[in-house]
Amino acid sequence: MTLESLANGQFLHISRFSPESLPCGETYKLDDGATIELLAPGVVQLTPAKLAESGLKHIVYSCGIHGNETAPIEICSDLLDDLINGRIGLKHRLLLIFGNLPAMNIAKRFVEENMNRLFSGEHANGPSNPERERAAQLEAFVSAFYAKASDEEEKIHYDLHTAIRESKNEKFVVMPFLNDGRHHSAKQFGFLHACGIQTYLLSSAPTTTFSYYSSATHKARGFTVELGRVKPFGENDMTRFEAARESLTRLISEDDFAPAVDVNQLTLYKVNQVINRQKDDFVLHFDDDAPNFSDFKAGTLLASEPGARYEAQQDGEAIVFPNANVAIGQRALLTVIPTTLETMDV
Ligand SMILES: O=C(O)CCC(=O)N[C@@H](CCC(=O)O)C(=O)O
Ligand SMILES: [Zn+2]
Repeated sequence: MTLESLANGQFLHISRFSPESLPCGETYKLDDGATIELLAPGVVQLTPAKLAESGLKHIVYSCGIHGNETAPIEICSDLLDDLINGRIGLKHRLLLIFGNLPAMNIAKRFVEENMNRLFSGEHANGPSNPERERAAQLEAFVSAFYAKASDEEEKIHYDLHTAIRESKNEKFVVMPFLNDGRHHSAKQFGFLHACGIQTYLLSSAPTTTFSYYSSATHKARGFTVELGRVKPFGENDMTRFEAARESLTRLISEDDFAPAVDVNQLTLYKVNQVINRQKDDFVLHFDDDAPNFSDFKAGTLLASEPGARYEAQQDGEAIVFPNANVAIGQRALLTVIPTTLETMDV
């Protein structure tokens, strides 16, 4: 298989529809001398020929961890085309992941199980299925990728998603809980703001998401990046993703793309409640079409199930990712409240 035959969306197409025909393990050279290695269906690793003078970054872009979140998949596939066709050069190491290929093929969030609840080893805590196997495989690729970074070099992971429902803040970031002495990074706020993102949600506890895995296990700057709304392939208004596309491109192709932002100008929330569905009869008590970040008065009943009532605890407490149909034991709703940051790392 030639490099050209992987361009113009073909790497993703072959990965989705005839993964067995991919020459996994094969390495190709790009025009600027960079190499691209096919690690597995939907996973490529790119290594620059000439390393950035300001310091090599080790960057993971993942998309399609949920199969129906297509805009990030289209952005990443176009980015790969730009690299293969020589429209952009590469200055940093890049691991590019198209996550749940079978779920993309049925236009669903997942086939058997939500892959974004299976990281940090959670994939091993239950009977095997394709999503558990893929989560384990992706962890192994990320581990091997970051193993080549020295202590001073930046490790970054943007796990790109789109949200199921409308949102009062169209683009937002879930920032994993930091329990290792690190603070949130001013440089990362600058980059994410350049992606067009105004709203940031600071997690209050560990999770089993992909971005938390990279952050907690590898001390990467890892984030779940919500860029817009779920739509079928081909139906995204790509003009709404232009800032993200441009920033993701510049980060890998410039020596040190480091836009700044005044964090006081951003909208910051912290997670106040993580409400997990415990029973079959779990009910949300607001409109089905209430957008993310709709806020409520203290005492408002937000959700209930036999034996439990979940209320807003503060005026202005807002809902994010409500979904009554998640598997028992999984997160059905987050509530968030406004916050500020006292301390930041560079
Ligand atoms: O819109 C929704 O309900 C879900 C969108 C989505 O997939 N969000 C991620 C967030 C992960 C995190 O909390 O870091 C997810 O639920 O997996
Ligand atoms: Zn998602």
